[in-house]
Formats: sequence, structure tokens, C-alpha cells
Amino acid sequence: MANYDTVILDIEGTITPITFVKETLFPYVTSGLSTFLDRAWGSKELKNQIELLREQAKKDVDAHSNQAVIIPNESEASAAEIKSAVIETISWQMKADRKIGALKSFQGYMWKEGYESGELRGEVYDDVVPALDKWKADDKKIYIYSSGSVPAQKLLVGYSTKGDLMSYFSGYFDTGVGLKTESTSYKNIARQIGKENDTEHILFVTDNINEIFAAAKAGYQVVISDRPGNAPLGPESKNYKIVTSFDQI
Ligand SMILES: CSCCC(=O)C(=O)COP(=O)(O)O
Ligand SMILES: [Mg+2]
Repeated sequence: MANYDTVILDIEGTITPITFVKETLFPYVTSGLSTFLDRAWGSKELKNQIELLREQAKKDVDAHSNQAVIIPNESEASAAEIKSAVIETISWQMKADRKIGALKSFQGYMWKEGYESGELRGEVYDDVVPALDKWKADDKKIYIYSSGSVPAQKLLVGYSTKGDLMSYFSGYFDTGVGLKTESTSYKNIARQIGKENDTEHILFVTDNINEIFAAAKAGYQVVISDRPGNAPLGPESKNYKIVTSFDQI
């Protein structure tokens, strides 16, 4: 690897197993959603979260998505009808593993309770903390860029199986800077961390080849994370460094 002074890490498939997300985090939302809505109904935070889902649902319906349903507002529908539309909306989007801000925000909102009660702990691979320690000792800055919302990212690393890892990270980015498959997102991050004209000294590690293409196009150094259970790597991945553990970076 050429010199780098900044590391940006993806979460799912890179520092965290995909199985933890698919088999623990996602079912926590889908199985607990109905009772969660009943419990939190009337709270300001839930109203804000539903408003985000409502705005997204409207865009989806306008774009003729065949699964999208309008979420009615309180002046035109009962609580039961609104809850039912919210459940339907979240359900189809989660089946599609949609990386859309409103859904990701809602998931993080629900996971908060689970992490705080001790029911959830963010699973982090054993080789991650030694690499974070080494990068810190070498004075490198470390950030996260994930499709999960920034609050959800902080929960996962703050309540992790390796303890509270938040002190390692200088910042967190989600799709608020743009989709992870677009090179402008990586330019936006570089600008925000004061490295707009120095992207060649940023290293981005992710499991997703389209994110690799986008970051490389923005001038970043890139490494592919190939963890058990990740999607199989295609022939394009051969042009990049591939690691199965962070001690190979
Ligand atoms: C940090 S939230 C849990 C994971 C998640 O929902 C997600 O979308 C992660 O995507 P990534 O960009 O980290 O692969
Ligand atoms: Mg990933």
C-alpha cells in the first residue's frame, strides 16, 4: 500500500459480519415493530421518524414503485391504519435491503432501545481492534462510512462485543453525504475532513465492489474486505487488494 494517513471503514461485511446484520439486527426490527409502534405511539421522535418514511413513500409512489404505499397522516386516518401502512412500508423495504435514509434512520431509532437494554451488542471481528490500535499509534485518523445511519453506527461501535470503540473514530458518515456507490460522496467526505486535495492519502475499506469503484474514482486508495458470508467477488475485484482480515492491510 502507498502511504495513507486516513482510514475510512465500511461496517457490514467489513468490521461486522453480514450475518449479525441479517440474522440479529434486521429481525429485531421486523419482529418487534408492531409492539414498538404501540409503545412509542404519540412520541415526538416516532412522529418525526414516520414523517421521514411518509415523505419517502410519497416519492416512491410518485416514481411508480409497485410495492410502495402511501402512509396517511393523522387527519385522514386512524392510528391503526397509519401503523399498518408503516409496517407494510418497512417490511417491503427491509426485504429489499434498501439503503435509503428514512428506513436506515428508523432502524437506528429502534435499535437504540435494544443496545441500551443489553439485548443487542454490535458484533465486531477480532482483528479490527488491533488494527484500530495500530492506526491510532501511527497517528492516522479513522472514520466510518456506512449506509446505516450515523446514530446506528455509533450504537454498533459504542455497544460492541469489543467494548465501547467510539474513541477510535474521528467522525461518522452515512448516505447524508450521498450514496456509497457514487464518487461524489467520497469527494464530499474528503472535503468535510479537510482532504479535498489529498484523497490519495485516504484508504477506504469495504466489501462492496461498486463502492470500491466509486472511492477509487474519487482518488482514494481502496481495499476489498472479503469476510465469510460476504457476496462472492467477481472478476473485477482482481484489480484491487483483497484482505480476509485487517492484519493483512
Ligand atoms: C450500522 S447499521 C447496521 C448495518 C446496516 O444497516 C447497513 O446498511 C450497513 O451497510 P454498510 O454500508 O455498512 O455495508
Ligand atoms: Mg458493507
